[in-house]
Amino acid sequence: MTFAIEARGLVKSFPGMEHPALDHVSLSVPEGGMLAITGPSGSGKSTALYAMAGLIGLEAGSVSVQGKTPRGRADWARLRARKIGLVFQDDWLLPTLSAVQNVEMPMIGVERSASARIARAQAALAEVGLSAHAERNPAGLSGGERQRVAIARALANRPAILLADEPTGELDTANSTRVVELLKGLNAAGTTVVIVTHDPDVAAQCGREVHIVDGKLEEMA
Ligand SMILES: Nc1ncnc2c1ncn2[C@@H]1O[C@H](COP(=O)(O)OP(=O)(O)OP(=O)(O)O)[C@@H](O)[C@H]1O
Repeated sequence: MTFAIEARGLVKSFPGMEHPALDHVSLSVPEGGMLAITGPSGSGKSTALYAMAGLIGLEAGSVSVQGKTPRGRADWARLRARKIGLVFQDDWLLPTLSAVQNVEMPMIGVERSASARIARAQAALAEVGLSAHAERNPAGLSGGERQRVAIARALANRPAILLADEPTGELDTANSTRVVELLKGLNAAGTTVVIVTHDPDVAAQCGREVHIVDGKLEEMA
């Protein structure tokens, strides 16, 4: 079976920590799965997610994406651009660009035609229900709207896999529900989704939950 993501024996330490941030973490996410990673603050959830996106160096272990194991930064960067969408707790939108320009950003270098980029950015904004706000700058959007623009940006290159780090962490209940519904809809349409979350209600809506404590991973029933 080919997994969307297969992490094997991941070990990562940071200076000054009593135990590794990731302590032999192995985790396979099937194509089309929806997984929540939960655990206490500082337990290693974000580190696990970043490792799955090839964003951090590891002391041991390996990560395969759709059966391929990228080697080195350039290999990972190419793979991320085409296969992986990333959403962070803070939206990291560029403040001087409009919503549609922000969504266009990851396509630069992937899609040569500017008109094709804009058309796809508009389509991604439509997918998150924000067509009407395409020309607004982030300062003119609510927190929930900004996070939906960040999700549209993550969808820009039509990734097979969406990795989201506390995507609802800064949102009120109504906006959190809307973002989770959006992620569930993307998953229902075939995207593999991995969400790091503190919120048990968000985790309960994912097909599967794993828990990390002190860098060690356990499967939840
Ligand atoms: N770049 C870094 N330099 C030093 N220590 C780090 C770094 N990144 C993470 N850590 C440490 O590694 C541990 C795991 O961090 P991580 O961000 O993965 O936890 P988390 O479970 O996502 O926490 P939270 O829920 O608070 O976001 C923490 O003790 C954190 O302080």
